[in-house]
Amino acid sequence: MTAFTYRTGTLFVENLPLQELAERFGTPLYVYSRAQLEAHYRAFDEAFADIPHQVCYAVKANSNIGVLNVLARLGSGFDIVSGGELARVLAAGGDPAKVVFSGLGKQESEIEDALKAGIACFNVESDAELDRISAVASRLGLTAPVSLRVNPDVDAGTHPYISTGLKENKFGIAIEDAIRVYQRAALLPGLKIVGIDCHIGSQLTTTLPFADALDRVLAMIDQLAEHGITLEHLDIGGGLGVRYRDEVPPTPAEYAAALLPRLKTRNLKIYMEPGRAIAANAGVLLTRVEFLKPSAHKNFAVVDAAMNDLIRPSLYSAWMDIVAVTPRDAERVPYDIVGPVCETGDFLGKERKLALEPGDLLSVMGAGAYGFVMSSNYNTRGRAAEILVDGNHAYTVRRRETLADLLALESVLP
Ligand SMILES: Cc1ncc(COP(=O)(O)O)c(C=O)c1O
Ligand SMILES: N[C@@H](CCCC[NH3+])C(=O)O
Repeated sequence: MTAFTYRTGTLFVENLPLQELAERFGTPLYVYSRAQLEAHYRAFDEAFADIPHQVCYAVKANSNIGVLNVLARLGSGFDIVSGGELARVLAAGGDPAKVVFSGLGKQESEIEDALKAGIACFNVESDAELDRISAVASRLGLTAPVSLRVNPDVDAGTHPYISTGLKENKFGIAIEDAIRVYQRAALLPGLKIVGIDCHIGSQLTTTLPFADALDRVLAMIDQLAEHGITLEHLDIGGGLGVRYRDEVPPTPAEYAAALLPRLKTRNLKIYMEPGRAIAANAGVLLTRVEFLKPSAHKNFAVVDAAMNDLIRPSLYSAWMDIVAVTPRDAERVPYDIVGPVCETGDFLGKERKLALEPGDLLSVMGAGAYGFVMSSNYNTRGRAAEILVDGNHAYTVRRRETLADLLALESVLP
């Protein structure tokens, strides 16, 4: 199922033509589909239905409160990495008892807020963090539920910037140190060991690295049991990839099928932290062609979205599909689709065959994850608006930033 389909020669989201949404809300514009978000969430939830589990959507992928609220209503939990993300989850009506807190630099105030909110678990990444959580919990007279994030040293086979489960990556506790750190955790005040966690990278397109990592973590669980440490849950992280171009990533059902035989015999609740697989293909970025700039070497289409709106192509050389919302019946020629920002690296796509005229509307597909959340105000550009479509209706879930918004936080010397 996809909520983005061509009908009568123009691209729709659910029952609404994107052309009309661009006219109504302006561009650049992030457009999300409620139905698509829900379908992706349910695919994970149903795939693991045979065992006790909790899907904890990774908020970093798309933290819009409207998006979080759609997922919270379905019973989703949340994987957060900051106090800011916790505040968003709570504002969206998320259940703190279904929140896991990841990330390797948790601050004291963030730990305090999460403890007071009553989150399900802290995924701990170092000895020093364990000490900090223990100190904060003891000071507050509370008990912090903790898991250790172990680094299984598995190659996720993904882009080096988004691989996290190798020895040389900054994430997690080396698997050979894990027993020692668990033993320390068991002796520290204010902590309750509840689980184990691992996340090896993002945009994985095969199940093999997941299965490899899981085998290593399960072996670790057995060793821990021999040392008298028993766990209630296993957090398998996120990372399942999506199709941007021609990738054929496993579906949530195929992902579950690869892991379930290993998990069924275990008395463990399974947590998972998918982000991209839920949000990416539930959203697009709409942008309008400002100018066409032909030259002897290249054709440029200068559009009103830029690297500050969507940085994935510039940052990771990520290929994202760019389609005409209402394709013209004319010869297609290759264009570099570039933004107005003063950087050579400011492009959304290169050598895309399109038939374009100024004023045409383009849709960057798969932009629902790591899109708006990574946007910035570079070149003093206001951030785009975000809208959420629900059947026949579209709602602004974040208004466009105005010049007044951009200037409001700054001041001059007295
Ligand atoms: C700890 C953790 N959990 C979950 C995710 C979500 O990953 P993805 O969006 O690839 O599912 C990430 C990001 O890679 C992460 O670092
Ligand atoms: N931001 C990255 C993914 C990073 C995953 C976060 N741990 C992307 O756009 O692909």
